Amino acid sequence: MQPFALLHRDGADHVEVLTGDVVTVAALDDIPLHRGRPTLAVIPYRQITERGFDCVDDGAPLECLIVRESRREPLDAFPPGPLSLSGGGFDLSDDEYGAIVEDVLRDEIGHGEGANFVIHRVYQARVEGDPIAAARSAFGRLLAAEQGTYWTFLVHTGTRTLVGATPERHVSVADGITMMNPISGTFRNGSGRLLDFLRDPKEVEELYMVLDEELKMMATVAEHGGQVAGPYLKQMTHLTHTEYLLAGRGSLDVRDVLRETMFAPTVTGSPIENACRVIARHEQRGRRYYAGVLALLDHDDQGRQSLDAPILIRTAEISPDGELRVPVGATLVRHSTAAGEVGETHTKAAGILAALGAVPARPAPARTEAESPEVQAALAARNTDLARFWLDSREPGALTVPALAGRTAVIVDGEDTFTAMLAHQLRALGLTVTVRPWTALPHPDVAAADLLVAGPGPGDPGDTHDPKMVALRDLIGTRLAERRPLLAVCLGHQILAGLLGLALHRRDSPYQGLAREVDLFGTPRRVGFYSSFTALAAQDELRTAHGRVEIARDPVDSAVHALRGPAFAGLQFHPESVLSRDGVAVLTDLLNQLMADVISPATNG
Ligand SMILES: C=C(O[C@@H]1C=C(C(=O)O)C=C[C@H]1O)C(=O)O
Ligand SMILES: NC(=O)CC[C@H](N)C(=O)O
Repeated sequence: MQPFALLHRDGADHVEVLTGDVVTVAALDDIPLHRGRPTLAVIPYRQITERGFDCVDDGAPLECLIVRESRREPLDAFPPGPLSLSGGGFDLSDDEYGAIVEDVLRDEIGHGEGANFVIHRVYQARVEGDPIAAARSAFGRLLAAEQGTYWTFLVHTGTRTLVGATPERHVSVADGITMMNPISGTFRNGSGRLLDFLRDPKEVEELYMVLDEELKMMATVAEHGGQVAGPYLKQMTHLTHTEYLLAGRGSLDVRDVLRETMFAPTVTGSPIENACRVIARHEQRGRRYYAGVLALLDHDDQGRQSLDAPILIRTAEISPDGELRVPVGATLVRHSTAAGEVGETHTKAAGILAALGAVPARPAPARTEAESPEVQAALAARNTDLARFWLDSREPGALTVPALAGRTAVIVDGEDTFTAMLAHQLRALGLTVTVRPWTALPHPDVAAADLLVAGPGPGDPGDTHDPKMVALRDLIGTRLAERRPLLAVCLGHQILAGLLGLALHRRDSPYQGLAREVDLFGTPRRVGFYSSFTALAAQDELRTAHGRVEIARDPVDSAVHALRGPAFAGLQFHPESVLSRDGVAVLTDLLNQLMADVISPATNG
């Protein structure tokens, strides 16, 4: 069978039928992109190794359909067809999957390895008869039955066939605007009140966490980072999700946009690099196309590149000999339970499995509740305490702090691209900012910078064998000794606190993806935490070899939320997080104090 693709994109009244030639390439950079010939790339999860991230390599190829002909067909040209499956079941039983959930909660989230992780399992069955005919039948069924999809599609590359109905845009580029679409929170239609789901802290926090992680990606691919719109409901036939939309201006090659955003936190976790290790550690098998993307690369009328890339979830892969796989996962967060996440995988698989005839179909959702004023108010309330920095647009220079203008800052990345968001904030305050990975240490830029920022990152700050902790301790220790301006955030702050003689403690209940108001040296501030460890202090003040240190600590458990000394400050929370309503105010105050006496080598000649 010749390669072809059937695409029904969000809101269209037709199906695009693409035919052409398939080439297999090794890397995203090799994806062909000729004017007048769009390319549909089928990008497997293993491409994440292009970012240097871990994965269990299953060798799934990156195939590209170079489109020779494209035509439109009406929706009714694809009626639901007959389909027969046999021998269906999950590769991991509910108990096995539940055990992995518990391991990840205890050993990873509980130990500071990250905030959220997606673990998958695979529904496997056999299709009777011709696999492509079966895929066409499934496509027609999905087209008829599934609502709220971003793409409903069938791609046949000459060997493998993928058919699915995915709710989620990974990334798109059109008219110079890059967009991402974090979707998280899952409600099984008919399983209770939508309003209760919208107010459930686990579901609320889960969406914020993926919002933060996609803002990190937008901070890398868009000139001024991403601006947040939403939240909205994503109503599908069997379930309802919540989502945000992120948009920003960018001019990168679309293949670079794809590489920098591999892959969405909604299907991996955060921080992303460590999430890939956690996934490899606990899944112990490849993901093939699950969590990868389809990517339609093209040019617009003015010759600018365009990209439309949905995430490969809610998708069946059918092999030439009729083996069918439907991978599905759930986002594990600190409030997760094994039973809850097992249930969520069944709910998510239901749309595609019902279309395949493997589970009973459900009636469409009742729209009335979704449109009620209470539901709309519950959604709007989600933004009340978020950082306006990421929600509003503003004039250039609106936030500039005179004491910072023209000064330089180097942010050392401890393997969490929250640093890219921090860089945008510090630039907005007037600093000239460079970000360096911890692996580049020691680096001459660091010593020269007016301000050094030691960034966040996964791991145990007290680990004396971890090369990253050793390098960060050395970096921070040197800066302290030089008595030059230093801001330390989260992991950086923990290491700073350790060097100042404070004890480090692993929390019984992690503070991963948690927003709260804290007293910061006499001012109440609402800020977001992503930590499992914390420093502890018995007093509000400390005399150290590096001078007098003031401590903002919790009245209940003595956790150190922040500290400041003569030329340094440490923040346990993330001022750059969308959860930190007062993040920019905190940075403005602290940096004003820290930098007030600095004479910049740049301005001083
Ligand atoms: C991981 C999947 O879906 C993602 C995870 C969601 C969640 O955990 O709530 C919701 C939508 C998707 O972004 C999947 O379908 O396999
Ligand atoms: N975000 C961070 O820097 C986290 C620091 C540390 N890994 C913790 O979990 O406490």
